[in-house]
Amino acid sequence: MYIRVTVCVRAQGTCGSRNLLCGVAPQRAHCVTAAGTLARGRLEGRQGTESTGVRKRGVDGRVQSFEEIPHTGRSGWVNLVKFWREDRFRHLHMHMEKTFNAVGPIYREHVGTQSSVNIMLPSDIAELFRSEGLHPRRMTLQPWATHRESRNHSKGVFLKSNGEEWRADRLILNREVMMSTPVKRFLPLLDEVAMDFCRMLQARVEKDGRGEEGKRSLTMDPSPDLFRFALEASCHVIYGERIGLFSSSPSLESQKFIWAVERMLATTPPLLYLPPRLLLRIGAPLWTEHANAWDHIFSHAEARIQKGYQRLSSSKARGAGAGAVGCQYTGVLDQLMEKGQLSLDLIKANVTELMAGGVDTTAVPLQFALFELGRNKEVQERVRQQVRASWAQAGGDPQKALKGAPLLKGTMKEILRLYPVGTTVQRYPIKDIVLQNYHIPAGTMVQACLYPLGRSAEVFEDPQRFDPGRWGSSKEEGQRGETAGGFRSLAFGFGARQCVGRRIAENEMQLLLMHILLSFHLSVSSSEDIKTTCTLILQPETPPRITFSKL
Ligand code: HEM
Repeated sequence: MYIRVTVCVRAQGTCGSRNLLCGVAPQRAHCVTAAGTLARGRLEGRQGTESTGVRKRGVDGRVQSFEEIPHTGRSGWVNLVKFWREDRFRHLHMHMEKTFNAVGPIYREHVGTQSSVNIMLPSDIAELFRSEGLHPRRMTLQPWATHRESRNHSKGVFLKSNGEEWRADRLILNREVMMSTPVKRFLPLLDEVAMDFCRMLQARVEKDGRGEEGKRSLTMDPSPDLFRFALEASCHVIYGERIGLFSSSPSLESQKFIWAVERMLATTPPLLYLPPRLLLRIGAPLWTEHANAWDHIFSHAEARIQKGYQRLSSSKARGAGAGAVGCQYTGVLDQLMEKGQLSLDLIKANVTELMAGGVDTTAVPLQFALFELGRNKEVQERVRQQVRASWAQAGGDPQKALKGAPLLKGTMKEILRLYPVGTTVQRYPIKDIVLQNYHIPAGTMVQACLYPLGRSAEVFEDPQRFDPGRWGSSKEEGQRGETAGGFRSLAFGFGARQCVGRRIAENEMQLLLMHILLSFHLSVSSSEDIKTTCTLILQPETPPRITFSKL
């Protein structure tokens, strides 16, 4: 997952032309009753929505104007104050869900300097992605890049390039992290880390757990260990390096890196809504903390790149490739450096992004997964049975094992449906489009809101049920029809700009779950829903405690 604040390409679209009819099909809006948090009267621009929840076409069947889209208040500044006063940043996902419930499947929101159109139905999201263009700037946090540099704060690399250049670079990167060949090569590295994690956990349960020897149970908050797992796995795949985080005294440097990513994520949301001038005044301490966190992330990557450089030089001197010592795969960084298709600055920027984007994003869904499997014992048993059979057949080959246990993939898809790490995917359409019969000018920021989408009864049957089988994950369990419609599983985004760490994340999370299910029975003391909070990524307000019982 990554934060992206991009500058849009404004293409001259012909207003509401080609797509006039796409998206005008009447959609059932969500209950438009007084039950929503937003009182009816407080929302403006709602012509076209009846109390029955069925959206009418505009007067005379015309496409309605942008201004007619329901919105949550005209003044961005008033909204910003409300957001702060009501602590809405931390509950943005629920605020979105409530707003959709109150006004139907599209609304506008203006908060501080940010303005967006929010949508949640797969048909609208499909239309949005059909009109996405390539973003002209590639690095994150653009609004602060200049500010950052002007304060001489940055050790980072902020690169600008046009859409085509960005696309070409991204395709080179994809070849090292998204295609099946590199995945096959880095999977054993992830598997090694997942197995070590389970050994560490087994030793801990044996030492600190209760019950008779060999059958002990331990109840704990696994979140710190999951963060270490994610960092250890990322370092192994990206730098080809084990950093020893499962030892009893992990290095201070690694702890600092985890801290830096956590602070970078936590300080981003409030900064997103402030203009640079205000940032300098009221946001200065926040900004300093944010910039320091980034600096630490950049330094971490810089140190690894130096090492990679030395490795490459010495293997060149020996006449060998750096990315593979003998047949051994030594990580994404070495591959990129050895192939030399990207400039060193681009390699730096990319590995920094991969490292920053690769820790919390996998550690947090794993917390939710352990919790959901713990409170859904039957599901847990079904997944375990499939995993056991597949593992027995795979003869130690992790790729085969995952292939034979599609419920693992279904489990993670289900987790990301209910708890999407990034609650929105944003696009700036490069031509005018029509969504829900409203005209959306090119260049508007449109957000696909994943949390309300994943929990919508219009989109998913019995959406509150945790059901990995709904994704058609096995011949026996699948085929329930929910795989038919697209644009429902969007946790990794979509298209050219989708999550570049997707294959690393999917495999890393599934492998860890696989080894945990082979070794432990999971349970939780309370099956009450977890309260969630949004600090750029969606996470539990309090990490759930899980009981690990040795099998
Ligand atoms: C469950 C885990 C993860 C989720 C749900 C997730 C989700 C996302 C999403 C939604 C995006 C934006 C995609 C779009 O706009 O279409 C994204 C981008 C990105 N993610 Fe992930 N991510 C995850 C794990 C990772 C990992 C493990 C890494 C690195 C190893 C990573 C690195 C990135 C980077 C670098 C981008 C920016 C890509 C670009 O704009 O070119 N993510 N991710």
